[in-house]
Amino acid sequence: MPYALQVANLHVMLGGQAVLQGIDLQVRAARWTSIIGPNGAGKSTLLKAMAGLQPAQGQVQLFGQAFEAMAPRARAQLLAWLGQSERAMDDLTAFDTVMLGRMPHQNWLATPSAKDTAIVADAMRSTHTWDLRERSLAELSGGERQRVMLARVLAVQASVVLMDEPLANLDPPHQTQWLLDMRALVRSGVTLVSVLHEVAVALQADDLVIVHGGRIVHAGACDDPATRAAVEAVFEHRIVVRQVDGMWTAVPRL
Ligand SMILES: Nc1ncnc2c1ncn2[C@@H]1O[C@H](COP(=O)(O)OP(=O)(O)OP(=O)(O)O)[C@@H](O)[C@H]1O
Repeated sequence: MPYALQVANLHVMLGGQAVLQGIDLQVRAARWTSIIGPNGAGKSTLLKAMAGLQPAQGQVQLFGQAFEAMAPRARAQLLAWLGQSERAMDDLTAFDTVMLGRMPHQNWLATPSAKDTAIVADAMRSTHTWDLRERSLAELSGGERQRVMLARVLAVQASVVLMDEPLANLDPPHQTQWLLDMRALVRSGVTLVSVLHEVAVALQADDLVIVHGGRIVHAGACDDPATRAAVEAVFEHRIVVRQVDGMWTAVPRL
C-alpha cells in the first residue's frame, strides 16, 4: 500500500516537556486522515513535524523520501500547509494572498502566468472568496479570512495537504462546503491530513488517528467500530458516537 507520509519514532521536547513521545504513523496516499484528541495532546505539534516545520527527533518521509534529502522547492510543491490561526500580511489583498500559494511553482521575481491566475481564481471561487479578492486581509472577518487561507492552500495544487483546524471560524454552510471540497480533493488523488476539534466532521474521514499525552492511542479506519469506541474513550465518554441518517456523528453525553 503506498504511503504519502511515514513518521518513525518521532520525539519533540518543548519547554522541557516531552510533547511527542515516540510517534510511529503511516499516512495512506489518496485518503483523508483526521487527527483528533484532547487539548494539549500534541496534535498540532505532530502536524507541524509532518510538514517539516517543527524540529524533531526521528524520521519523516514524504513518498518514501527523507525530508532532509528533498530540495525545499520540490517539497513545497508536493506538500501544502494551513496552520492554526495562521498569520498573514494584513496589507495584502485576498487575491495576492492566494497567489502566494503559487510561489513554489514560480521563478524568482517572475510575474504570475495565466495558468497561475486561473488556478487562483478557481481556488477563490470554490471557497467563495472571489468577491473578496480586492479587499485587504485586515478588513475581513475571521471566517472570510480563514476561507482565503484555505484558497491559498488549494492554489498550491500539492499532492499532500496538511490542515490544522481548517474549520475555525467557518459557519455551518462553509463547514459543509469544506467537507464536500475535501472529499472531491481526495477523490482526485490528493492526500489530506487534518487536525479537527469537530469530532462529527473528523468521523467523515477515511482514517482516524487519536493522540493523547503525546502518543498515538489509536489509529484505524473511521468505519471500524474499534475506532468509534476509541473516540468515546479518549474524550472520557463525555461524547457518544451515533449514526444519524447513515452518517456517524458525535453528540454530548448529558
Ligand atoms: N513553544 C512551546 N513551548 C512549550 N510548550 C509548548 C509549546 N508549544 C506547545 N507546547 C505544549 O505542548 C503540548 C502540545 O501542544 P499542541 O499545540 O501540539 O497540542 P494540541 O493537541 O494541538 O492542542 P489543542 O487541541 O489545544 O490545539 C501542550 O501541552 C502545549 O502547552
